Amino acid sequence: MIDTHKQPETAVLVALITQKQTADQTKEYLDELAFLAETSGVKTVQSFTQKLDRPDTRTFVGKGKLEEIQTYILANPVDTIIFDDDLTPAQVRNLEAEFKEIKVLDRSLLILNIFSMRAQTAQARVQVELAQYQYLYPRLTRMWTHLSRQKGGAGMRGPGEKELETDRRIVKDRIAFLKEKLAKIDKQSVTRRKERDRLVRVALVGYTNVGKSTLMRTMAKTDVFAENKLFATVDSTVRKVTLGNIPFLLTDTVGFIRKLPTTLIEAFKSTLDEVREADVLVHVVDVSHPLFEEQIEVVNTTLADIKAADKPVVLVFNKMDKFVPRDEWTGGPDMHPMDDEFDQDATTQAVEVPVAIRKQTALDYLKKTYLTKKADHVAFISAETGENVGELRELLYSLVKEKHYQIYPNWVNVPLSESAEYSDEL
Ligand SMILES: Nc1nc2c(ncn2[C@@H]2O[C@H](COP(=O)(O)OP(=O)(O)OP(=O)(O)O)[C@@H](O)[C@H]2O)c(=O)[nH]1
Ligand SMILES: [Mg+2]
Repeated sequence: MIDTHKQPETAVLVALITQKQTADQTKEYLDELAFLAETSGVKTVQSFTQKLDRPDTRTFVGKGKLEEIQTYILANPVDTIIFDDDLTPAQVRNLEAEFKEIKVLDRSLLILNIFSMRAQTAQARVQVELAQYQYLYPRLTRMWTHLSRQKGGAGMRGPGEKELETDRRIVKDRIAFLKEKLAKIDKQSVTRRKERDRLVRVALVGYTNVGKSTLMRTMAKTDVFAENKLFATVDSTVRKVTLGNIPFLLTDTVGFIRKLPTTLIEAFKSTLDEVREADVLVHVVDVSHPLFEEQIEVVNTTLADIKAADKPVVLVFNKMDKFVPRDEWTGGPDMHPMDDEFDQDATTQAVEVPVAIRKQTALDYLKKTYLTKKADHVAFISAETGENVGELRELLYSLVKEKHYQIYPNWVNVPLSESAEYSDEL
């Protein structure tokens, strides 16, 4: 009988609590890992954590925890076990032996899978495939069969030494082939970029799911794919936008994430060239995310990794419609300029500070903090509702205008307010 109501794939997640990674952080990371799993169509049914200073070299977690997971898996329908950190080849081998019928994945492989689902252009597809093979090459065990094949039936063992040798050779050839193909595509995109070299270039960067594509859509009045999933955008999209009468190029690009596989960064080098070659970076932040500060750090580190850290940055705090000021930004819940007077009246109750004042205090605090932390400009917007997007547009206009005049000193300016705004697909 054919089962037409196939249950969604299920997974258990495993992460460590270490000295550098507190229990709270681990919880957030697991939420992110569950979101990654969901994005690739896998439902999380249980999470396991263990306090360890570093992963167990054999099986990532210790023996006791492994038994606990095993017990759960035997009692519940579980297809996949996903580890929050990269597994070494030895750990993959041991875990596959331990969990036999269960797929063993790690965060990087999950991210690679999502990228491969999302890649649209030939270039992105080749880049992802190359990254997948490079990641799997040293881990050529059963893990790599998940890449293209459905798992086999009961009693399946890892490939024998001889098959492994053959597989290695096949993968190595494939890597060489993909590298060559990518070099050819890269050459074409360099030529394409050169052709549009004479316009100012602005790139949207930021953590995944912060609203880059939504902002692109609002700014460029164009239809760019955005949704509440991780890595909705894998290919970069370039639009020619005209503000006032100054045309410039706006690029929406792939989001960053904590622990992005290095092979992926390498493979996406040419996509990331859009960022590297930009004149101005618009770093979009989801200010409603509990870990947005850490996300800013992850993005800054990745920008430094790809050698794009030395550009003027507009830090855009997005999703202001969901902004909730934290006490640490406002000086506490009961800080109030009128407190003294209330004390004189012998009233000791905490005084509610109006939300609008708390919000403003929080924004002033964030602005001051981040302007001293190397952002050149700070803006607070909601890309979805359009709140303050006009101001951001004006800010960008003044930045772009300055650069544009360096290229075209004789350009005739038309004030922003007197001109139509439009964008072209390239
Ligand atoms: N509430 C609220 N949601 C927003 C805002 N901007 C974007 N979103 C939502 O956030 C989700 C992610 O938006 P995207 O524009 O796809 O984010 P992205 O940064 O392009 O994401 P990736 O391409 O996955 O890296 C979508 O569900 C948007 O509707 C905003 O200002 N407010
Ligand atoms: Mg996007």
